[in-house]
Amino acid sequence: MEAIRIDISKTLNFLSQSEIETYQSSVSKSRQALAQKTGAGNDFLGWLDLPNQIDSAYLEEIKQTAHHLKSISEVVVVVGIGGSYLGAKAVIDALSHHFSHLKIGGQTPLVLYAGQNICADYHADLLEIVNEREYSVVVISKSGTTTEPAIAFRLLKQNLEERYGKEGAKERIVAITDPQGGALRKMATNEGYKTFSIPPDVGGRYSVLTPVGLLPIAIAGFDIEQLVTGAKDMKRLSESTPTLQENPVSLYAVVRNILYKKGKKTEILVNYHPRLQYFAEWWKQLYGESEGKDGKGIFPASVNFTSDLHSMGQWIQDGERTIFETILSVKNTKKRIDIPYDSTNLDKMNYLVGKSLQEVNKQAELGTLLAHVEGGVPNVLIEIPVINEYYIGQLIYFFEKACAISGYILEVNPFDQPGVEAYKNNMFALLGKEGYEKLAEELKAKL
Ligand SMILES: O=P(O)(O)OC[C@H]1O[C@H](O)[C@H](O)[C@@H](O)[C@@H]1O
Repeated sequence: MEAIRIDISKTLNFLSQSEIETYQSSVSKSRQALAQKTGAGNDFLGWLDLPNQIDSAYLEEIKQTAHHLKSISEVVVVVGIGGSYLGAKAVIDALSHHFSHLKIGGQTPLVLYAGQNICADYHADLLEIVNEREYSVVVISKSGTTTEPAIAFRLLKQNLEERYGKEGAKERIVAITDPQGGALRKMATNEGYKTFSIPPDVGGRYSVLTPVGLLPIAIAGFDIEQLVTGAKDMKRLSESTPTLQENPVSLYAVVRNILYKKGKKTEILVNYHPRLQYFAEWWKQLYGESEGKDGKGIFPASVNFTSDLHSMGQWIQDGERTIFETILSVKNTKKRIDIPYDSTNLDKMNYLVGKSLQEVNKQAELGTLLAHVEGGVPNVLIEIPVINEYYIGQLIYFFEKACAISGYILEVNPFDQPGVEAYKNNMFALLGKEGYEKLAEELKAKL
């Protein structure tokens, strides 16, 4: 089976092969620290072996649960935030029909999301929609104490119980959380919900290959076995090629660190396919929370081309030269559509007749790449043969492993996120949570 490929040739105006070579020992050390679990955050390395640990019996249990929810639901609401929803949404969006919500007679339930914001209108609209349909809820929280999903789940749980009764609601709720701790585990045990556990040594942003991602993806009708196989193959590839230049994972980690040191402080993940928009959101959490600390870290951004070429294109071409781009370059689309002939040719598009849309999109990609490199923006290319479960699985493991290596090169702990607590503490204090009285006073004095 083919593998996703990295092409760094369009960064070589900005860095040299010999510079890359100087990172060989740092990469070897990082890889060793990961393999031997001796580096910072070594109690959060469970994701490294996940693809090999997931056996078919476990996948079967997930599929059975998915089947049950599918059989009783037109809509399944996935409640979660951050790593407890982005992986599922990234994969489901990447694989779904673009207009699945309007498909008539679809076999699989529509997956919707809640608890990823605290917007009243969003949740009121969601309740309105689910009340017109048969629905179920998958509530996901590693800690089991995160405010946003807890509020959304409270709303949905009450709604389900009013509608289906306590017993009926129980059949429609699955909880995915810590095996022992946290409020959600306690509630699930008390209420008798079906549960799956998130391994304690797998952090939220690395958890897409646990039930956190796998259950919603299976509910949406996708092949979770292929997803895991793709990850497994990328794991093997990343481990079997120690030479930096031949190892796509290490090479990506190194190139982005070199560019960062040369003042390229923002990395923009580029796609030319709307189905990849949320893949970039998943990637942003992965890299943002892993590297943005101790006053360091590349700022992970994303754009959707060609749409954003008509808005952000100007900045990227001519703005401050502190950026580099990483393109998710898709070789083939699943479907083909050709540009039709028009006898009037008023739009002057007849020169494209017979060309496929993918060919046009590809030339847009190439033209943009050349223009941006010319404009002083290094471009890393990550080529994906086609968007399917298998290659998305490869891509997930590729970015996870590269992120860990990159974080170690940067000398940060890529597995914690202490900075996220600051807003939470302020929010709790402002909302009057017990124990936050002193902070509340301090904050109010500043307002
Ligand atoms: O799964 P949970 O414990 O609810 O956490 C959900 C998310 O929120 C936190 O604040 C963290 O910053 C994220 O890393 C995490 O993925």
